[in-house]
Amino acid sequence: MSKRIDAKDLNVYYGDFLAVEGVTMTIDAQAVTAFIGPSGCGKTTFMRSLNRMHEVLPGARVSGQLMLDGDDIYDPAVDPVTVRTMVGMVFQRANPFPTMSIRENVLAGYKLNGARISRSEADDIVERALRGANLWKEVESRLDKPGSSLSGGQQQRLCIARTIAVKPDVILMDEPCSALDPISTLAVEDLIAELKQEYTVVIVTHNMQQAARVSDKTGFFNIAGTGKPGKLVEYDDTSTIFNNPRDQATEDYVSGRFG
Ligand SMILES: Nc1ncnc2c1ncn2[C@@H]1O[C@H](COP(=O)(O)OP(=O)(O)OP(=O)(O)O)[C@@H](O)[C@H]1O
Repeated sequence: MSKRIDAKDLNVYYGDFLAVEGVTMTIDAQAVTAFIGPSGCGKTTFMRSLNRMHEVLPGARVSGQLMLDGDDIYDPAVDPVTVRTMVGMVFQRANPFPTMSIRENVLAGYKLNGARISRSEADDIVERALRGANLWKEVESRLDKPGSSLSGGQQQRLCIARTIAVKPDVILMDEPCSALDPISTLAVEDLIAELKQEYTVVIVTHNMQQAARVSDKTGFFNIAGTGKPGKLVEYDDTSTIFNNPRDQATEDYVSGRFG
């Protein structure tokens, strides 16, 4: 099920360093939201706060509020591991477990959660997740081969299959195509368009054309200078951000004048 995210005045810290300041935004369900902005403006940091991955670093913390369909994911009673199941993440470099087969990779989330499932349930999960990641046809005859035997683009779709296997509500993608060739990039972009039917998708990208192609809404982050916190400068429909932004800095960034 796809869920909405509401951030209210969210600050994200590394120890004493305030990396991202005062983000208030609603990320829509069943939509793709892109985060863009120059290097170091806090896109990845903010994204990692959305599934409580940020706090795994020593001293890293957040203040403010973050709600998933109205439930506070930073409530002390909430288990961060549960949050990370509901809000899955796909990384810049495809990271299948190298010693595991394709099938085992898809099921890795279940294994980590300690779930006991029958062989036929596992078969269903594997097929559903690989179909959902547009990879089934390419791998159905070699599910027992290592995940590392796939091409880079296939490995990234395998990581997406691993993420959707546990039925998350939200999928976070941190520059998921930056290590891929143009054909594999297209396959992942097509997949993103399909994923939004069922999931809330958030993507960090440096590629303006990609943000324009795949996202419904775009948030532009910026920093005033080194050592200053990143801020959400403008957030709107993607067409508005690219064609008619309010802020001069957004206009300069999307037109390639800085960053
Ligand atoms: N582990 C860390 N410890 C301390 N500071 C960090 C850490 N990771 C990132 N930062 C700092 O937080 C700020 C935001 O970094 P972040 O990686 O989120 O930016 P970004 O917009 O995603 O950049 P890029 O586009 O280059 O990936 C930067 O000043 C960065 O140096």
